[in-house]
Amino acid sequence: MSNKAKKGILLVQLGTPDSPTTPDVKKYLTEFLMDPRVIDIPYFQRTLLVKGIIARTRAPKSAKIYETIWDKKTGSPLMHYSILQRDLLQESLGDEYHVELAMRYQNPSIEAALSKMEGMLLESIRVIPLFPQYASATSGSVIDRVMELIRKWSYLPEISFVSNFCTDELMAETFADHARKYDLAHFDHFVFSYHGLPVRQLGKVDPTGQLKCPESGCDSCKTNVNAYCYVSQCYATTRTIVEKLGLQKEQYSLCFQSRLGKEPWIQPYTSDLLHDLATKGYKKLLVFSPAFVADCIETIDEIGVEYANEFKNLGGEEVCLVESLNDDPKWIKSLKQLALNAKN
Ligand SMILES: C=CC1=C(C)c2cc3[nH]c(cc4nc(cc5[nH]c(cc1n2)c(C)c5CCC(=O)O)C(CCC(=O)O)=C4C)c(C)c3C=C
Ligand SMILES: [Fe+2]
Ligand SMILES: [Fe+2]
Repeated sequence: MSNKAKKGILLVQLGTPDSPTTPDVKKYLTEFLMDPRVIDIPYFQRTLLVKGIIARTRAPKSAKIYETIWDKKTGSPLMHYSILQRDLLQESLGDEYHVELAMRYQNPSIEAALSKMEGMLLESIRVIPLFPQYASATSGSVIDRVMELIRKWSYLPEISFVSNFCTDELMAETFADHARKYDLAHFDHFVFSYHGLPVRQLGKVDPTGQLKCPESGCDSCKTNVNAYCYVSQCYATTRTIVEKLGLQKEQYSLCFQSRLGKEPWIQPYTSDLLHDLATKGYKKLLVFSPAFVADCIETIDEIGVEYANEFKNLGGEEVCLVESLNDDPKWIKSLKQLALNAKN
């Protein structure tokens, strides 16, 4: 056995309830939505909103949906694919590395994963938040939590963080490969539906206050002003994928799903875009969901069931969902490059 210290890789996904029951979903939603980076309003107002309204009203509804996507053997799809990603990455990196998986909310917690890693006297730790595009509510929150815990360690290994991988070539190729499993000529439009965010959170990532999204060129290029803008990174991911598929500008649209609450979120909303496309007579849509690296409630149910039904009720015929990256070997290769900090 080698005495050499291993290098640590910490994969962090968002999190999922422990079970599809109302109490577990409520626990998950409360921890998630009480994060000040997710609902960025003062503590007292956030507590009223989350504990008083959202957790109580949303938990039973969400639990019913989780029940429909929960696999009897493997449980939550997000957890299932995250575990596979961890195991396949470990296999690919070999013995010199130790790969841990944590969830930002619920289990396995970042605290438990880091406590295991602390005992291993690792040479270095590289943290990979599993979100292709940076948002303070996701990657920002993961990095924040890891720093909060690690700063208490007596010894501090070399630590690095992946901020985003929105233009990663292998990631984009994997989405393109999954789209090609369908006959692309069958569809009359291609939709790129990203998880939404409250508009208020966009400008906050530029401390100079220059970022006015989307006027700062966020839909066409990445600049030093919009480098951390979630919208700009969503457009960058879309450009990387459509280039691989040879799609022209008029063949595809970008939109944002999952709005929660009453304040304005990033537009266009997926629901509005689907109305628009149906009104214009489009019938068959292929939908990508590249804010996620694994299928989850937001892809399987929100796109695959909710939006698909909505589009059909408006006169559309078909909504097909491009499978997420899941356990595709090309995506694992991309994860390996992120772990090794190697560009493709
Ligand atoms: C204020 C609310 C929310 C913000 C901001 C938000 C940002 C955000 N979330 C993801 C990724 C995922 N979100 C998931 C589920 C989910 N998200 C919210 C709310 C906000 N997300 C809720 C209430 C839920 C729970 C589901 C529900 O009740 O409908 C998931 C899936 C979890 C699963 O178990 O399958 C992911 C993944 C991103 C990338 C993002 C900002 C860019
Ligand atoms: Fe979310
Ligand atoms: Fe922007």
